Amino acid sequence: MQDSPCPIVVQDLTMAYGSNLIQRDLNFSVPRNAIFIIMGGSGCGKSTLLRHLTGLMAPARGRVLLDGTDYWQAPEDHRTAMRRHIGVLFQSGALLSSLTLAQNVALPLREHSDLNRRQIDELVELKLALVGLAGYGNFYPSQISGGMRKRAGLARAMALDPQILFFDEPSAGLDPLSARRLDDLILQLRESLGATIVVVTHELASIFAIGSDSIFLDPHSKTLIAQGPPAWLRDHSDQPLVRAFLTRGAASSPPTGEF
Ligand SMILES: Nc1ncnc2c1ncn2[C@@H]1O[C@H](COP(=O)(O)OP(=O)(O)OP(=O)(O)O)[C@@H](O)[C@H]1O
Repeated sequence: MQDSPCPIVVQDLTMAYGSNLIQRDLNFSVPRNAIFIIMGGSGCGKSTLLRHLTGLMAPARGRVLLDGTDYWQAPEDHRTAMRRHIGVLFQSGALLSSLTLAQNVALPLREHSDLNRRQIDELVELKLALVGLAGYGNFYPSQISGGMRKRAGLARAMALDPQILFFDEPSAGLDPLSARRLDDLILQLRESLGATIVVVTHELASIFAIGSDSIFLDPHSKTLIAQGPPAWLRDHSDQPLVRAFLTRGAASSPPTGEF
């Protein structure tokens, strides 16, 4: 799983819910160790794309290659193995409220590893420490702040040491300071784990703070209209909509309703 320079390659991907076309003909690669941002206005299909990249939804057309293997053409046992190399932090954080943080983080280890109880406990402690939650293992999700819940969700997403981490709107619902801390944590994890990270977000501060590469999905033409480092796109994209998005409308004003 460590060989290809781009752990995710998307080729001619068309996404649809039944006859409802969401995006078509997407082509892009996510370089190893990138923090890759998926951008675009509301409803353009960012979360839907994330579902395709994480094996939750099959393409209407085209391919998603994970470390060179066409995910949807692979046999089921191979797909299961591929999914173990992926960690996902959903928008809601998706912690189980009836379990403590430690039990939440232990879940994937119980389900997908042969580790014994003591080994799992040790790993859980390590993962919680990695996200700044050492000592909070016995707390329930309702007893901690929103930012801490996100970090606990992140510890769970990292439980199986994934090589690729996906985040859906990580800073949604966080105050600016907690959002900034989460950005710092994402940067730190990229360094310490050598992971490749894919983030759906429209928080401009986050996009510029952490994004090394990005794509922009257009809801009108229903395809990808820009790709590159976010700051470069802000300053050089030939797409007014992309420059406007990345400058909160200061660079040029797209027609009303574009977003
Ligand atoms: N399960 C589903 N069944 C049918 N249509 C869906 C489903 N999920 C999303 N859609 C539709 O697909 C389109 C894209 O949705 P998606 O959530 O991927 O967009 P998004 O860019 O992530 O939006 P936002 O920024 O508002 O979260 C929307 O029009 C949405 O209504």
